[in-house]
Amino acid sequence: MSFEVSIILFGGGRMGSAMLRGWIASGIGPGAIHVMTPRPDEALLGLAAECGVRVNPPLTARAGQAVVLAVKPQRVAEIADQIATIATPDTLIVSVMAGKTIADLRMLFPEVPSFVRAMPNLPAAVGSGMTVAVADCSAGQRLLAERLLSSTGAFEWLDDEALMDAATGVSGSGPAYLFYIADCLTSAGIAAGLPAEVAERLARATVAGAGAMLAPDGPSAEQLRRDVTSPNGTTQAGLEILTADGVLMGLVEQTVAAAAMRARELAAA
Ligand SMILES: NC(=O)C1=CN([C@@H]2O[C@H](COP(=O)(O)OP(=O)(O)OC[C@H]3O[C@@H](n4cnc5c(N)ncnc54)[C@H](O)[C@@H]3O)[C@@H](O)[C@H]2O)C=CC1
Ligand SMILES: O=C(O)[C@@H]1CCC=N1
Repeated sequence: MSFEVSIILFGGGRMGSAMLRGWIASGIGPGAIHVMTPRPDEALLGLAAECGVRVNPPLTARAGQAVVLAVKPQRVAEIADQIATIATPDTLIVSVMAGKTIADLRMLFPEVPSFVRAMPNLPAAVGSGMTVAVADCSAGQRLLAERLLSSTGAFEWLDDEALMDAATGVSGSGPAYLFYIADCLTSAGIAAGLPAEVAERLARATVAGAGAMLAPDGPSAEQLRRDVTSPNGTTQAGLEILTADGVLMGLVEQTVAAAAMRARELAAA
C-alpha cells in the first residue's frame, strides 16, 4: 500500500505509538510520517528510530496532509497555532480523542475544512485494533482515513456521530475491562491455591486464547461459551456464579454507560 500524503501525528504516547506501529507494520512508508510530541520519551524515540520516522521536524503547509490528533482532549487547544500554520484547503484532520466532536474540532481549527472523528483502541499496537469513525470530508479523504485507520485492525464507519460515545465505552475503553478480567482471573487462581506466576500465566494465555477465538467471522461468543460448557461440568458450575441474577451483566452495562458519559463530558474539556 503506498500513500501519497504526509501523515503528521500529534501525540506520541500510548495511542499514537500504537497507531504508528500499526501503520508501519501495514507497510506505510516511514518517510511519510512525522511525529510531533513535546519532550519525547525514550520509548517513543526508540520506536521512531526503529521505524525510521522523524520526531518533531519543522513542519510546512503541504497539500494532501493528513493530521492525526492523538493528544489528550484536555491538551488539544495547545496545538491550534501549529495546525493553523500548516493547514491548507485540503488538510484532513483525523482525531482519535475521546469525546471531542466534529463541531468542537471545527471551532478549534477553523482553518481546516475536513475532519474524521475516530475511536481506535490499544490493540491497534498489535494489528488487532477496533476502530470506528464518522466523517465530514470529501469522498477521497474518507477513503484515505479508512486506509489509515484500517491499517491497525478492524474498522467501521458509523452513520451517526451520536453513537461515538457509546462506541468509546465499548471498544475504545473495552480492552481495559478485559485486562481487568485477566487480573481477576489471576487473583482467583491464587485464591484457589495456584502459585502467583502460574496463575498469571494461565490467566494471560486464557484471555488471549479466548480473544483469538472471537474472530469477526467466527462463531458467536454465546456459541463459544456453549462449546466450553459440558452439561453439569465444571464450567457450568463456574458460570452459574458468574451469571447469577444478571449482576455482572448489569455491572458491565453501568461500566459502558459511565465511560460514554465521561466521553460526553470530555467534549467540553
Ligand atoms: N490509550 C487508549 O487506549 C486510547 C486513547 N485514545 C485517545 O488517544 C489520545 C491519547 O491518549 P494516550 O495515548 O492514551 O495518552 P498519552 O498520555 O499516552 O499520550 C499523549 C501524548 O500527547 C503528547 N502531547 C502532549 N501535549 C502535546 C502537544 N501540545 N503536542 C503534541 N503532543 C502532545 C504527550 O507528550 C504524549 O506523548 C486521547 O485523546 C485518548 O482519548 C483513543 C482510544 C484509545
Ligand atoms: O480512557 C480514555 O479516555 C481513552 C479513550 C478510550 C480509551 N482510552
